[in-house]
Amino acid sequence: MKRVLISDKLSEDAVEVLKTRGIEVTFEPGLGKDPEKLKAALPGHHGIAIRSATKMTAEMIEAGTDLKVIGRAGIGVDNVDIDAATATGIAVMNTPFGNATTTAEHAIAMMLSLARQIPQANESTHQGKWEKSRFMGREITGKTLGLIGCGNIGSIVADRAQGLHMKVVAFDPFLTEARAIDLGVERVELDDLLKRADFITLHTPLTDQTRNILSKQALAKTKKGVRIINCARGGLVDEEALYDGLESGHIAGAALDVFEKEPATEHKLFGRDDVICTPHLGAATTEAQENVAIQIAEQIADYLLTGAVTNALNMPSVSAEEAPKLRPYIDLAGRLGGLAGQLAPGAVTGVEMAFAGTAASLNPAPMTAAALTAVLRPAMREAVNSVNAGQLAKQRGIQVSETRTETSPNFGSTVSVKLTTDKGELSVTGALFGGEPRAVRIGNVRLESNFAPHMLYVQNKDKPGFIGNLGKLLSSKDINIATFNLGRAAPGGTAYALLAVDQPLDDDTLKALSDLPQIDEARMLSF
Ligand SMILES: NC(=O)C1=CN([C@@H]2O[C@H](COP(=O)(O)OP(=O)(O)OC[C@H]3O[C@@H](n4cnc5c(N)ncnc54)[C@H](O)[C@@H]3O)[C@@H](O)[C@H]2O)C=CC1
Ligand SMILES: O=C(O)C(=O)COP(=O)(O)O
Repeated sequence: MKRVLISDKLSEDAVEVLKTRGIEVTFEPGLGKDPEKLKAALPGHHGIAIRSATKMTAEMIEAGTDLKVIGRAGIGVDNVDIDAATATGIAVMNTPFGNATTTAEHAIAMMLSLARQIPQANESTHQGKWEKSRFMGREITGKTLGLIGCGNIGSIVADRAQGLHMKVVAFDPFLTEARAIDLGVERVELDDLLKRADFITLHTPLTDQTRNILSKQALAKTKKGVRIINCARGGLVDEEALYDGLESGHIAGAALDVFEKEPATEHKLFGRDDVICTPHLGAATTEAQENVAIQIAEQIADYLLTGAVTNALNMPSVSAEEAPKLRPYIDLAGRLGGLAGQLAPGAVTGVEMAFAGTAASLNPAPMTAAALTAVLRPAMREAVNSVNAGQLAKQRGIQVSETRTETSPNFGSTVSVKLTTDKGELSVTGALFGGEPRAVRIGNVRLESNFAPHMLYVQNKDKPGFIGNLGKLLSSKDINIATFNLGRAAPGGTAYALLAVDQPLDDDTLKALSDLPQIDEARMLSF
């Protein structure tokens, strides 16, 4: 039975979804805040569902000895060491849309609160003061909003801001002119935005490129009286420089939902009249929390139970509809990769995948990943799997390519794996027979072989006496043959035999086989 740990405060809808799918759930919402307890709880769990409190560091990932998937019920994954997860073969998923509207609404609410000092006025009024003249605000109609980051959330903010009759300018290196026109925003460079914006709102992930994007120098270029809203990530704004800008009066106010260090219980900016703070509440609405909890639970369950992959940051997507169709082909590609990898004449420098017929109509990425995993396995053992195979191949300078042909001349569909090595090439082809994987070609030799845990591979000369001699030797060693498959390039030419045997042959038996007159090579393969 699969087990999933929920270590942050997720809606209980997630528990419901997982249990309905037959998954055992450990629901410990406070665990993410206690790394030692979390580390101890991880083993035995195949999935973990988190928000931002749980930090899936490399150390935590190593502790998750049974982990297959990390599911982030939300957007930002800066609390997950994706490289470490990938290297360990763990899929990392998020829910890129579930809380986007809610977070955009929070940014708009923060902007209006900032413009009209609503939190401060609320507090004063509750205290029985009637400070009508203290809270003079600013109108936002006609003002310029500068968006740094115009993805899912930024574009919703742009839409809402235009509804409030603001002019929106956006800086986002990945925003195309066509998309900007579609959104009704003006695409600008960062310096231009800094110069023109009355309000600046941040909506980028925290990366090496975006860290301190509002640095001391950037803040110095802003318009006097600018107001800054950060509902994305602490670390995007230099907090010291922001403090200085507020102190000098150059910056009129800031609304912060996120902080460089969270939870932020003490801060230089706290207690200031010109700063509004919320404790990372961007995604905190009932609607968004239900969305992200249900979505991540379904994604985790799909992945663990069917192999379907949705919204993964480190592996290709496979839809739930496609997963059952792909599964036998992934298996076939893996077997062929294993066959090719074990027969490779030298160090692999290239892997060419060819899909024909039905296989060509499917998503090739998971099949290629399965083949690569098997090709690399003899060298890397369990360190390689379909999550990290592509990355490991790249690191080793192995060129990977895919070709697709709609029709398959001899079978309904075939998958081929061709290896280029420093000592020559080798290609193997396979097909599904009644849903079962079969090798149908090794090099230019046609055969029809199943795959079994212990397979004897023999390269021989197509001469009479070979089968008799082979059978005699194996029976003398009490080795039972389960299946026997033969193929040859031409009468009298090179031939291959693939035999499923009930136990592996020892080195002496393999040597005795290799010494038989018709046999060029004999070795064990495993699948
Ligand atoms: N406060 C909260 O509770 C929440 C915060 N967030 C944060 O909001 C961020 C944005 O979320 P989405 O809009 O959904 O992500 P997204 O990926 O749809 O959009 C991010 C945008 O930033 C742009 N970008 C990347 N590097 C940039 C750079 N150097 N300069 C300018 N733009 C750059 C990208 O091109 C992209 O369009 C998340 O990464 C997360 O950190 C998300 C949800 C809730
Ligand atoms: O989705 C995101 O990126 C968020 O920042 C939301 O964080 P949270 O789930 O509220 O801890």
